[in-house]
Amino acid sequence: MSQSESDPPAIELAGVVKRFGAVTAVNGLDLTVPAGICLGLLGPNGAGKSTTMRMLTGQARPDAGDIRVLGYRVPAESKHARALMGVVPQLDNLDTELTARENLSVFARLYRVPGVERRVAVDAALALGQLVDRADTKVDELSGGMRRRLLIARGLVHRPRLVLLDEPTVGLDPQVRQELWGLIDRLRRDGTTVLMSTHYIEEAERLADAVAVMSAGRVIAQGSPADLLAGHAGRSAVEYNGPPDRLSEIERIAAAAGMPTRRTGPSVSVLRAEEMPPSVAAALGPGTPRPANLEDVFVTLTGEFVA
Ligand SMILES: Nc1ncnc2c1ncn2[C@@H]1O[C@H](COP(=O)(O)OP(=O)(O)OP(=O)(O)O)[C@@H](O)[C@H]1O
Repeated sequence: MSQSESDPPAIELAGVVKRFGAVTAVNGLDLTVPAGICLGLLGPNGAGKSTTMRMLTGQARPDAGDIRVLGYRVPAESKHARALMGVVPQLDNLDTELTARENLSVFARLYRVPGVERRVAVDAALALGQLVDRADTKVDELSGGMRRRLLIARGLVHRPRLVLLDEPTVGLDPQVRQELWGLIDRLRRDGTTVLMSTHYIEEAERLADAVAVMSAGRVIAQGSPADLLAGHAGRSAVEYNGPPDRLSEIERIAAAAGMPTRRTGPSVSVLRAEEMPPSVAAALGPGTPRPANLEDVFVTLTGEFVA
């Protein structure tokens, strides 16, 4: 279903708090997801992404704050919201005894797709998941990648306006990840609103129109990947390799010149290299220039490296 920028936001969270005993998993979260975009919720393990997803579906109740999903108050009206949203869990909970088609049919019925439309809806979901020729194969005979595509297709069988994807490609090999990226991209181009949690920076960079960086239970930066780069990392970086003493020296020279750096494995990257004065470049010596990336933003903001 196509949506426009004038539509009300698909998701609004204001001042949301969720505690588990002494742990505050979500700590005053403000987040708005406009209709029709793919928003990547990017954060390290434990940042509160899954807890946020669970509150949006009504599976977890906030201790404070307001949540609206597709205009409905959650959890009070989560039944209405759930009917219009698709949820793709991180863990595969497909029925392994049933075929791909049967799994989709069960969900189509659960989501009250009218009987006459069910066959068409299931066929469309099979096509979206590129599973048409596996429709009558039992789930336990499908490959890992096919199962993940089926899991996503199942969340889409009732043509939801909003899809929540919790770490959609975690633990998958690169080829399967590419296939799923294609699928998510098609959804986005169809105008479905997508909220996708991920700790893979590349995933957010490839798919998200906007990224919200989450750390310690709140959003610490939000914008398009280009805005986040401009605001937090600049356009380019220069990477310097060498033994630990050399790297420390690079950091010292950069710090004295007021230039941000970050460790990138066995190297140091000096950020905002486009602003580097020639005298500093000369003092630093030869390095390898590269474009700035979201990982630079992420590490600058959270101090944590994400694979
Ligand atoms: N049911 C629970 N009981 C107790 N603590 C919990 C529960 N669920 C989450 N937490 C804690 O809340 C914090 C946030 O967890 P959450 O799973 O939301 O983070 P995340 O960003 O999704 O991380 P991950 O990528 O590891 O799932 C963590 O410290 C976690 O241990």
